[in-house]
Amino acid sequence: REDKFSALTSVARALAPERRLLALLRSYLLGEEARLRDLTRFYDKVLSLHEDSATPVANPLLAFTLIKRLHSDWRNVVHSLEASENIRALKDGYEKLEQELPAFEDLEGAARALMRLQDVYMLNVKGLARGVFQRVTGSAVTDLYSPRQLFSLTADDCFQIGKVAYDMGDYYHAIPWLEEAVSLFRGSYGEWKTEDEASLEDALDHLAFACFQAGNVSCALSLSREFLLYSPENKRMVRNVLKYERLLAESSHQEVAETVIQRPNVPHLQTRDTYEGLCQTLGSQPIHYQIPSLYCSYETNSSPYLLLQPVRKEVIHLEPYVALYHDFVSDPEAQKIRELAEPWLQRSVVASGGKQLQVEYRISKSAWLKDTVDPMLVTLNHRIAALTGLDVRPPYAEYLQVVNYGIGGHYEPHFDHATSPSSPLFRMKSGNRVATFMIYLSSVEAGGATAFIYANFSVPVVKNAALFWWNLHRSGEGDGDTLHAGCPVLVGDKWVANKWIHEYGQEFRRPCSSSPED
Ligand SMILES: O=C(O)CCC(=O)C(=O)O
Ligand SMILES: [Fe+2]
Repeated sequence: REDKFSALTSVARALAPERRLLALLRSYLLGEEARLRDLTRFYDKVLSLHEDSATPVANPLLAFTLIKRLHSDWRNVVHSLEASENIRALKDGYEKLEQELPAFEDLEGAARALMRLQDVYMLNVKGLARGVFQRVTGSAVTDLYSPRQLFSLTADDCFQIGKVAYDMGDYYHAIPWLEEAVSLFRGSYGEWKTEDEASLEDALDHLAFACFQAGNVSCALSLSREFLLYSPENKRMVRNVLKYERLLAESSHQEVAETVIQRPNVPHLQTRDTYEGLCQTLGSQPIHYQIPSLYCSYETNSSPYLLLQPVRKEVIHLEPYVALYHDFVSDPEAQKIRELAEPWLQRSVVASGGKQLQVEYRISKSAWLKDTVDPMLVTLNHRIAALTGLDVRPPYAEYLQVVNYGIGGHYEPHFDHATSPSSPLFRMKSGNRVATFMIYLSSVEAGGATAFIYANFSVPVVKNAALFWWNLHRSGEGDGDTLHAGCPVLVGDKWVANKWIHEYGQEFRRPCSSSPED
């Protein structure tokens, strides 16, 4: 079973089963409306007979129909199978669709994505629940994205997000979402909705325990007491209240240290703060006129191919060398590449100790496109070769890797080159990945920049542009300054294509050097 949250195309495909469910519910509603109309007609008819004449049984016709109604009409009405036939059709239709529907991992993945966005972009949970994407720092409020239409979350939506965190023991994220759930459930108390899984009691129960886990006993106590207002006979909660009261009484003599719950640290992400800062500022490139060596030019690279159609090159950084080629592909080309890849997309993996693993720090789906798939890919290779001066024929470069990011999809700081000799990258027997040529095949509404952590700059997604950088020094040594990341996509459908160029084949194109700095 393939997951749904790790690529936006997969999310979009989930619209189809929902449309079928809508059609099913529509015909169920029509059936039930007709059934209720018919029942109402019968009710009204019998009622009028009772209200009409003084002695309704004097007329033999009326007498007969009374007997008949009580003998069989009522039985037919009461034992009608129509309601169960209607619901059966709805349930059968649902069951046929069931294996296409998202699984719990999808819900979990989508909820984790929201928490990731909340963290990286410092989004305010209250705001998110109301449908706005605001960063709140102190008293400053910045809109990171303004949706054309506000879409807000329900109490149950917030509860489910909080519960995903809660079940993982992540109270840092659980608390604000459960608080939002409690506050929304309080506001609509008594209005039960069929689709909801949780109630105010559930939210209070979870939030109380999360508060207790976070060291806030008085908060846990007041929420538990509120819970008991609704379910006074819940023994577990009665015991909890006693426990919390005792704990508070014991600690009231001593200084109660207010514990501030820390955001769970992702162990592999030591550079987290720099990374997130770069994602938020969407690029902090040095201003060009201050550094004259950063320039824009029309690149022809003395290639006859490019003389006819030069590409606008923007040198973004020198060490490591990073350049952006604007309009490297056209809109139809970008679309074509996305379409070619779409049917082959699979959850992206990373190399780890000689193995390929699916990890939380790379959320996307990707596909490898062989050059034989479409002649356009060969044209693209020629263009890459002309611009970079490198040999991109197999085995000197890998096939094109097309990537589609998912909900809050990202690729946390990493190197493109292998840092261990056991890396699967060396199976091609053409050395390490000397350079990366990455094409942005889409734009995004917000987020999704490419951040270079140590070099301290980030490049926003520029549709149709291509980003080029060297991963290795001329000595063949990996350039530690190329550590980079794909920031979480806040809003939008981000696609990129990677062409990884290897060391071998480039000996005369990029001469080596013994100086480790080159
Ligand atoms: O999506 C991005 O901006 C970066 C992607 C990347 O670094 C990769 O695919 O290796
Ligand atoms: Fe990369």
